[in-house]
Amino acid sequence: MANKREDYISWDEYFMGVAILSGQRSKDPNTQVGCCIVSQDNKILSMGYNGLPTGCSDEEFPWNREGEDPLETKYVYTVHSELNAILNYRGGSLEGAKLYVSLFPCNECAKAIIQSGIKEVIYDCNKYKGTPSVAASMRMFDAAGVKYHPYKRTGRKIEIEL
Ligand SMILES: Nc1nc(=O)n([C@H]2C[C@H](O)[C@@H](COP(=O)(O)O)O2)cc1CO
Ligand SMILES: [Zn+2]
Repeated sequence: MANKREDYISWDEYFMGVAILSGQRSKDPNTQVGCCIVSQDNKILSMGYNGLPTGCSDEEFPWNREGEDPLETKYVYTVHSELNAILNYRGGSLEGAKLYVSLFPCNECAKAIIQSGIKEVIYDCNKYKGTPSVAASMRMFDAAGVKYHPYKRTGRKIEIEL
């Protein structure tokens, strides 16, 4: 009798992998973020990446980080991966869900995460640690009882030929 395959990916590797793969759809030249929302019983409910709202052309809107005119920067237009994943969900309630994201959520997404009933955030990178945005997210998560912890990288490399 054959034994079970042993080198399958873990739930955490699976969901963070899906989040990171989703981020590969991003047109942002500087930071690509991906997100995967999962039910308490490990079913994928939604995914998202950072990008422009529907109808706003990736070719016509700016991708600049800086500029005298804020209207010529990406910041006023982009939808963050976490908010996109929340808004992409068409199935009803996200109460009790877990959110995997490749970058720690900003304060605006933290509000949406809390208000949608998500109870756990697993993040990979936290390159904006120490900024007011991240501090505000942590304060709100703590107050609202949303758990957050870093994803523990396993070092597993997965090559996919597409
Ligand atoms: N958690 C996040 N999710 C996101 O989707 N983003 C998006 C917004 C921008 O498109 C990009 C950040 O651009 P930059 O400032 O690193 O060049 O990533 C940013 C953060 C950070 O708070
Ligand atoms: Zn955000």
